[in-house]
Amino acid sequence: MKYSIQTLNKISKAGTDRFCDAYTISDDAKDPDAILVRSASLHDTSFGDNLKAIARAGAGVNNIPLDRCSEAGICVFNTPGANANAVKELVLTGLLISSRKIPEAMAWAATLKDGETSVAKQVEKGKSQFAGPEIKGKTLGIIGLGAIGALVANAAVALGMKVVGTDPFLSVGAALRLDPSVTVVKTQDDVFAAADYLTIHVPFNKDTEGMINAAAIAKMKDGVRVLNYARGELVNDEDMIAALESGKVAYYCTDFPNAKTCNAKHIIATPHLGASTPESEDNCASMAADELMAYLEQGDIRNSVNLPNAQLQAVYTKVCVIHRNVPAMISALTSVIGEAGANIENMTNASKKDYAYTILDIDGVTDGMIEALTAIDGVLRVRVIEK
Ligand SMILES: NC(=O)C1=CN([C@@H]2O[C@H](COP(=O)(O)OP(=O)(O)OC[C@H]3O[C@@H](n4cnc5c(N)ncnc54)[C@H](O)[C@@H]3O)[C@@H](O)[C@H]2O)C=CC1
Ligand SMILES: O=C(O)C(=O)COP(=O)(O)O
Repeated sequence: MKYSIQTLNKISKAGTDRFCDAYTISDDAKDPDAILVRSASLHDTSFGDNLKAIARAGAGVNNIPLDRCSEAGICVFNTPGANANAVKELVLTGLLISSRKIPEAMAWAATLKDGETSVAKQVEKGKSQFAGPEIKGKTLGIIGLGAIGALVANAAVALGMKVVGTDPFLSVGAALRLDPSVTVVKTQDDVFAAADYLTIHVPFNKDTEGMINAAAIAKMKDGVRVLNYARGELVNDEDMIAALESGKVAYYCTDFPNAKTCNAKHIIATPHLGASTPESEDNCASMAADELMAYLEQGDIRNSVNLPNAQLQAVYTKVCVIHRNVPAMISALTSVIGEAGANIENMTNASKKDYAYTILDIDGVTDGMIEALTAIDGVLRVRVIEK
């Protein structure tokens, strides 16, 4: 069996090298089995019938039409945590350079020339305008304590900061990864009130869009520094620019500049560099490649964002069914197989929100059986994987 992978964006060789000879990898593949992507938007892309999976080499999946993929039985993966350290390091950079006014100080230093007064003398005379506070002893507020938020929290503690964070979906595992001195509070408002520095690490979706707006900013301390290495859409640009103009927000660090914000006062903008390190590019691409191979070759799912995790060791033929998470689906599937006179040697089923996935190990698969499974109301896709 040959598989075709279409790469969008530049994908690290560490990832593409993992695919064996059974795969062709190209950026202009026609009707691929899978797509490997970073931040390219797929919202206006139409998907061929052959497309089985999309792997996002990275964390955020807001560039992928998840509902459309689920309905078409396309499994979408991401690579949890694989670029978290890279983002953490850029957040720490933003924290320090916004505190110490480094961008303005560097820009000013670059303008100096020896004249009546030497550069060295101008430096000593002019430096006081760039004095800025230390972060030690100050409070960092964190919205979102997932892979990145937790690393940022622990690093900030190590730098002597007090850390207050919130995450309505904080898992036990994520909580255990936090340094014990991190204070987890119930609401964003508690974080806004406490933070000298505020950093957001949540996905962009309809619940988080524009979460940092005038109302939120009003609850923050005067002179707060806000860091956004998550997504531009989480912050209301007009409200942030007004807060920077008034001085309510002292600095806004963003990895997502746009036409409105890129030249605004007291903005420290980077061009979406959070994950742009060789280490994280390798990690993400390798993890994404492994996820795709396991799914295409074995039907096994690890780290899908729209379907549940599920794996099955099979002896005979694997029949992998993506279906709606509604009553009587399993009995409908097993009836068809039983009526065809075939035996189910082993099976697994799992669900995630509205969708479910069943892997069956069947002795005696026939074309008629697969047609009948595909025709069941609520079945979105059936795939046969020969041993
Ligand atoms: N600048 C860059 O290059 C990068 C940006 N990102 C962005 O950072 C985001 C977070 O990445 P990870 O930490 O790896 O993801 P993650 O999934 O490990 O963590 C996200 C956390 O946000 C929490 N959350 C969701 N809604 C929330 C809300 N309303 N309030 C508080 N917490 C909420 C979740 O429970 C989860 O713990 C990504 O979705 C992506 O948008 C990620 C990697 C690189
Ligand atoms: O992983 C994420 O969510 C990112 O934003 C990283 O994006 P990139 O892969 O650098 O285009």
